[in-house]
Formats: sequence, C-alpha cells, structure tokens
Amino acid sequence: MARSGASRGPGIPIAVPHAVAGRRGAGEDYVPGQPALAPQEDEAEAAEMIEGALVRVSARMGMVQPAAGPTGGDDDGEDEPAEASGAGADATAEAVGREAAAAAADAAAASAASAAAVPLRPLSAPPVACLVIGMAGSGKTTLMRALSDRMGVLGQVPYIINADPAVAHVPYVANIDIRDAVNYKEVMKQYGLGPNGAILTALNLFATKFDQVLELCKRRADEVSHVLVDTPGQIEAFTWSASGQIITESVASEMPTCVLFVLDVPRSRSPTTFMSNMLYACSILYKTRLPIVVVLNKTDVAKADDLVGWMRDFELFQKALDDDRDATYASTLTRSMSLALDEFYAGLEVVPVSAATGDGLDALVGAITRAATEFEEGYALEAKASLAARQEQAEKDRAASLARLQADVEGRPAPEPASGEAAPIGLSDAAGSGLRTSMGREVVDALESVREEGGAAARTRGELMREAPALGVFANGRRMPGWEPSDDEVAAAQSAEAVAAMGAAEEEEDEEVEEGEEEALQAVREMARAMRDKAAADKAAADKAAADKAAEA
Ligand SMILES: Nc1nc2c(ncn2[C@@H]2O[C@H](COP(=O)(O)OP(=O)(O)OP(=O)(O)O)[C@@H](O)[C@H]2O)c(=O)[nH]1
Repeated sequence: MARSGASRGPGIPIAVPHAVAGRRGAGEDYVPGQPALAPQEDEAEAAEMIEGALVRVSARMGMVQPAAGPTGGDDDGEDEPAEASGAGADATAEAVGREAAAAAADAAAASAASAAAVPLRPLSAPPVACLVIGMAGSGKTTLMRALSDRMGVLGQVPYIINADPAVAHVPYVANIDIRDAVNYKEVMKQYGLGPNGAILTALNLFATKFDQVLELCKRRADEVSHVLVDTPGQIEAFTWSASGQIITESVASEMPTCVLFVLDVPRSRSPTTFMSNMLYACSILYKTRLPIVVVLNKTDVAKADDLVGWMRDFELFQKALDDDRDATYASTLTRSMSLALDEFYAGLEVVPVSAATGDGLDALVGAITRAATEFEEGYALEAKASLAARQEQAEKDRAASLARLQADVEGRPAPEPASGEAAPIGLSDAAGSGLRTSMGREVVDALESVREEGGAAARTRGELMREAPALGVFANGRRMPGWEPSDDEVAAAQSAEAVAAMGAAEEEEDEEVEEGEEEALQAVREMARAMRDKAAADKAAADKAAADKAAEA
C-alpha cells in the first residue's frame, strides 16, 4: 500500500501532478497537500506563519528571546526589554529568513542543474512504456507517484495505468485504472476465488480488453512521453501469468518498453536475500527479453552502496557472504550463483532511489531514456532482422514448392531440397539470438514509421482525461457513474442476440426433422416386419402343400 504524498517532508520539489498540469506551468513545484494554485494572499500568510515558527524555534534553541506577543509578552509597562528582545528576534528572523531563502535558492539551482543533466527523449519520439514490477511492499505504487511527479518537473508527460486490481488506494491519478473495469471483490464472489485467484482472474479479464487500452494509449501518443504501468504486488500473478505476458507483449509491440524492477533495499541487505531478488530480476529479463532497470528503493532508510558494490565487484560480494552470520548451505549455492549472475550485472542499469524523498529520480528518468534507446536500437532492430530472415525463408519455401508442383505436372521427379539450406526460421530461433519472441511486423512498422516521421509530431501538453468509462465494465459490481455502452457495444449485443435467436430457430427445425425421420424409420421397420411375416406365412403354406402332396403319393 502506498502512503499518501502528503506525508513527504516539506520542501521536496516535486512536480505538479498531471491532473493539474494544464493549470500550472511545466517545471513549477508544488508541495503535496497544498492546493496546486494557492492564491497570493495565502502564500503571504503562510510565509508569515513560517517566519513566526522559525523565530519561536530559534528562541527555544536559545538563539534569541521570542518577541513579546499579545499572550506570551510582558505587558506590565517594562517596554524596554520587550523591545530589545523584539529587535533581536527581528534580526534573527531576518537572518534565518535569509539563510532559508539562500538554502531554497541553492536547492532550486541544484534541482535545475540535476534536471538539465537528465537525458530526455526527443519530443518527437514515441512514449516509453515502463512496467513497474517488484515484490509486495517494495514501493512500486509510491515510486509511480514520485516518478510521475518528477517527470512533470522535467517537462515530461506521464500517462498512468494501474493494473493492480487489489490496491485500495492509489496516490496518483491513473489515466486507466483496472479497478474501473473489474471489481476484484466481485470476482472473488462470482467465481468463488481466494485473493490471489481473484487478482489473476481480474488480470485475465483486463487482458481481454487490452487492445482497447492500447488504442487509448495510441490516441495519446502525441501528448505523452511515458506510459507507466503499476502491477500487482503478487509479482508472480503478473510475471508468470498468461495475462501478464499478453499485457507485456502487447505494450512492447506498440512502443519502446522497459521493466523497472523495484527492490526494497532495507530488506535486501543480506547477501542471500539480495541474490534471490537478483535471480528474480534475471528471470524477468529472460522471460520478457525487455531492457530492465533495477531500482534500489528506500535509500532514505538504508544506503544502497553495499548492494551496488556487490554487483560491481565480485570479491565484495564473496566477502559479504564470508561475513554473513547466517551462512548456511544456501551461501555456497549463492556463491556459485553469483558467478553466473556476474554477466547479467555487467549490462544492467542500477539506480538507487528513494520514492519517499525523491532522491535519485533524475537518474532513473535518464536510465529509462537509455533503456528506450536500447529497445529501439537492439531489440527492435533485431526483431526487424528476424522478420526479414523469416520473409526470405518463406520466399524460398514458396519457390521450392512451386518447383515441386511444376515437376509433378510435367511428370519429372521432384527436385531435391538444396543441401545446407537453412531450416525455416521460427520464432524460437529468433529468440535464441536474443530477440523478443513476440515482436512482429507491427512493432517494426511502428518504429520505422516513427523514425521516418522524425520530429514531425509535436506533442502538446494538456490536462489528461481519465479514461474511466472507456473500457466499460466487465465484472458486475462497480459501474462508473455516467458509463454508457458505446454504439459498437450495443450493436454487438444486438447482433449477438440475433445470432442466438437464429441458432434457437435452427435447433427447433432440427428437432422437427429428427422427429419426422424417426416416424419414417418406424414405418419402414413395420413394413419390413410385415414383409418378413408374409414371407414366413407363404413359406409355411408352401411347405404344408408339399407335405400334403407327399402324403397323397
Ligand atoms: N522510507 C521509505 N518508505 C517507502 C519508500 N517507498 C515506499 N515506501 C513505503 O513502503 C510501503 C509500501 O509501499 P507501496 O508503494 O505501497 O509498495 P507496493 O510495492 O506498491 O505495494 P504492493 O502493491 O502492495 O505490493 C509503504 O508504507 C510506503 O510508504 C521509500 O522510498 N522510503
């Protein structure tokens, strides 16, 4: 469960959520819990309150006497000390205010410098999809919120999909929310399932509508820079389910896609736990074949230096294992596994962040940009090469079967297949060379057309609409207010009814035909029986006549 953004520390510059982005300029900061557009008077009042609080805190710390006030002041006529302390307080308040202003200016400059250094995708490029995956409680939802906020500061426009049906509250505005379409509790009731089964079923139901989700994403492609997808905490429900695979592959066939694997740093400080997590990340890489960014989250609680060190230096990890007090037989296994993972670490993007404080988010945005380039330059091009190879092979096969047909027609022996001819290249062969198995013509075409278009498509920033009614509702229970079936859906329902009525009529006819057939069969049977009886009677009469004749003789 995510905690609300309002619980962040004050002064952390975060972006305007996209829901209000249209009302406020890109790059302007706001503090969670405050209205996005505070009126000027409120700001002045708030500044006064802060100044007063600073003076009181300074006084408590012995830096200065608090100024005499209407309640705490000494009103017995001894104006002098009060005035003196008031003057001191004013001076300190001024100094503290100056310091605070300087610190704020420094922070703003540092934030701007950090933002300027972030490699961002060109505006004309298609949006990058980020599948946020991680163990339960690793901070996926909190990261979604923090990342989308920070992207707003950087002038990017994230589009958010919540694919976690069981989450009670999300701290961001989801543009598409699985919960608008599937009521997870209703699924539990209707299908008699437990929580995990219901999550899986809800995902399956969502997957059946995913073409519509993609359609909505495509419609927004010119306006948005990133598509962030929050996934269920039950990681295996997404990574190892058919629906998870459908969702992943569908997204990857439409736009550059990467996986953000979120890891809980405080809970991964033991080398063995860390290794288990990294094995999971590795398995996701091999399953999805998408670029993966490992996000080491919660660095405000525990530094990620050790973990990064373990990935960069094999010896350090071995030493950590030596020092591990809980060393068991598993450590020996971990030792040998770590050797195997060394290569996996080599090309891995690892970014320590704190979703709570916002630390490291710029680095994460940069890593996402690099992952998108990796997708386009590596995965997509390899897919294109694989597609070309498959087409070439299909052409060869066609020519060979034509030659065989020709030989057959002319009565010649069929030509032998050329020796050493490459076997048809199937998807699994393509996968063997590091290609994504699922990528088909669509992705290559889409990527090519985007490249051809170059910078033609200019993205416009604006307030993004919630797409709640778009998918309709396909598990009873939660109907969004204002949801109406579309004309297409009504037409589909009507034609389904018509087809059902036709089917019923045909069945009735069939039954009638069957009844008639049965009657005819019965009549034939009776006729046959009568003929049989008559033949038997004739035979008996003939036998009797013959016997009588013999007796007479
Ligand atoms: N200190 C700290 N706490 C964090 C951070 N990120 C998340 N949390 C906390 O970790 C807990 C889980 O966070 P969520 O964002 O709900 O995690 P999740 O992975 O989405 O959870 P599930 O969807 O239920 O699996 C919450 O209490 C968060 O406040 C962080 O960077 N620092």
